[in-house]
Amino acid sequence: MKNIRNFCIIAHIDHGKSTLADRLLQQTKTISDRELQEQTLDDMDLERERGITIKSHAIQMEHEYKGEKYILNLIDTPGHVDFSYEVSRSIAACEGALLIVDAAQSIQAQTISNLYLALEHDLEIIPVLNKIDLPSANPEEVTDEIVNLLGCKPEDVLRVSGKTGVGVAELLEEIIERIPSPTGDPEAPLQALIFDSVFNPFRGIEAYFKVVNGSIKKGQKVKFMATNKTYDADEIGTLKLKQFPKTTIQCGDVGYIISGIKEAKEVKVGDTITSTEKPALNPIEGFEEVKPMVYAGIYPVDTEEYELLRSALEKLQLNDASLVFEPESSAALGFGFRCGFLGMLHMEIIQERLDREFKMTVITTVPNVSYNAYLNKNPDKAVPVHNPSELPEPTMLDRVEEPYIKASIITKSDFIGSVMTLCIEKRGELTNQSYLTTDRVELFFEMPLAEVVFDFYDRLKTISKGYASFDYAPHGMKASKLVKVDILINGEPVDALSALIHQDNAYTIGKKMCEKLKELIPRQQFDIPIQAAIGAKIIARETIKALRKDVTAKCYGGDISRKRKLLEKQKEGKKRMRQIGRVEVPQSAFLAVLKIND
Ligand SMILES: Nc1nc2c(ncn2[C@@H]2O[C@H](COP(=O)(O)OP(=O)(O)OP(=O)(O)O)[C@@H](O)[C@H]2O)c(=O)[nH]1
Repeated sequence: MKNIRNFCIIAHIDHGKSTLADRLLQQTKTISDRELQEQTLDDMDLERERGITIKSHAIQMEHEYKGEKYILNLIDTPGHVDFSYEVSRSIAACEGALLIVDAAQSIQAQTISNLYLALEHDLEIIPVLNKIDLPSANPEEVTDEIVNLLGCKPEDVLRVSGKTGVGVAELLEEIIERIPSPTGDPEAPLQALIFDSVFNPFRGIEAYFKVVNGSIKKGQKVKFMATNKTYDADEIGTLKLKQFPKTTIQCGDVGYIISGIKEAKEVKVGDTITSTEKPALNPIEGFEEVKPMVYAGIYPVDTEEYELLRSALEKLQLNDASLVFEPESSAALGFGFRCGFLGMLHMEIIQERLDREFKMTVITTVPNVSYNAYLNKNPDKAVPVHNPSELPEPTMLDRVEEPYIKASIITKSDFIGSVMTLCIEKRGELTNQSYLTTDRVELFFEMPLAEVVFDFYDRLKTISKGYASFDYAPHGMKASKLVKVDILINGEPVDALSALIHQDNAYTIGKKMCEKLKELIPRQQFDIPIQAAIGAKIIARETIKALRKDVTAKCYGGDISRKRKLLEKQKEGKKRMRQIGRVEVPQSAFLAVLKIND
């Protein structure tokens, strides 16, 4: 056990975690140069295409140092704020963390928040200055900033380049020198913490764990403590680029288990595996339950695929413990699920993964945050509202509370003015500001979450020319003057388009919604009125003019197979369309509210 090191790599997005991980794999000869590609560990196509890490990835390396062999378990983590839950789980399996800072960009918002996550778990932090090969790198100044943040010595900050490989060999030595080996009692009853899992269509569920106490052996009977179910450990092993089956995984090490579990529900990330023969008395303290920040409905395009969608979501949940969902039904869309996400990028990724990994085409409805409604008859009891259409009638309402966040924005002092203007427009209040250096400042705001989830981040990047980073944490609920704006298409209210909007903005947003929908809904054979309403009062209206086009008209008197082909083609084109009354509404229209400022 004394020769095991478990560590993760944490950083702000794009500071070079995955690239540095590649270099470590190469240096330790865990993978051959032939196997190496950019972002080797990011094995999802989606990750490679977007160049971002979505999932944490665990991999085992071996390294010889001063004549001894060491096992290094590395976990690469995502940098985007929407996936910080992945980071917090990975941290629980580690004793140390490499805190990567881009030498040109310096400390950014998620550098700080991920550092705090690591410190909360008492991890040994190794600060690493990356990208020192860049001409724009500013190693001296950034080292000073790191020293200020961590209270370490300047010589503790390592300098590397994930691109050229400079400093990587020294980094490996420092990992062994500075990160403590895992603690735990090899003789105690088995306790292994599950920190991730994945569904494999051929082999069932694979769970990834860290052995905290005792050891696990192939073939042994094990119990998952949360569900109290027992299984045979059919296969256990360690994770290299592929899985390496083993007969024992010792205390402190990280590995996987395959035990023929088919039901996604039976494995919970954060659960403890123990042995049935000599069971542990208590599970290891798991992870905090995630609290979704944004909710949206997900509906199958084809109503008959409801059950398939459920099973796809269950399998995704295995691999993404931050996804939550429950069944809901909508008058407009039929049966589907109300899903909770950590942010808009997370929502987008889930929709893409459903499409790619499960071939499910789905309609996503307007995202919203979760509100607390208080009724007149019982003004002390909060009724959670995850869906605007569930908001009780205004006459029955005492008040509505919405979630607030504490936001931290790091930017150059030149942009303070425009950042402030944006935040105030978004109903934010400046609570504090502090200078990191003479021209970099950290601003703290309290803001309604609802204002942040939509286009805030994009606008922040635009106004600061990319020189602003943003991080947030929940900050309780506050009463707000919110009204429900409904949308009627062709006279029919479409519940999936309702939104809760601050009273002062309701008219403008209602109007913009109608205009945007007019743009997004294709013209059809008849006039379609689009209206926005608060209660019974119509506040805006647009009309989509009729179009007289019959796709089969061209083959008048023509051959039937051609006509069929055209109709087939038209059907294809209907993907991600939903029939609302007589009107066909495309997916983009359900997200119109997000685009009203485009
Ligand atoms: N010049 C230079 N570029 C680098 C270096 N390390 C990484 N990069 C580049 O920086 C970009 C981001 O690198 P990634 O490794 O994908 O960053 P990441 O931190 O893993 O990103 P997320 O996982 O999405 O947070 C890529 O374009 C890399 O090629 C380096 O040492 N020098």
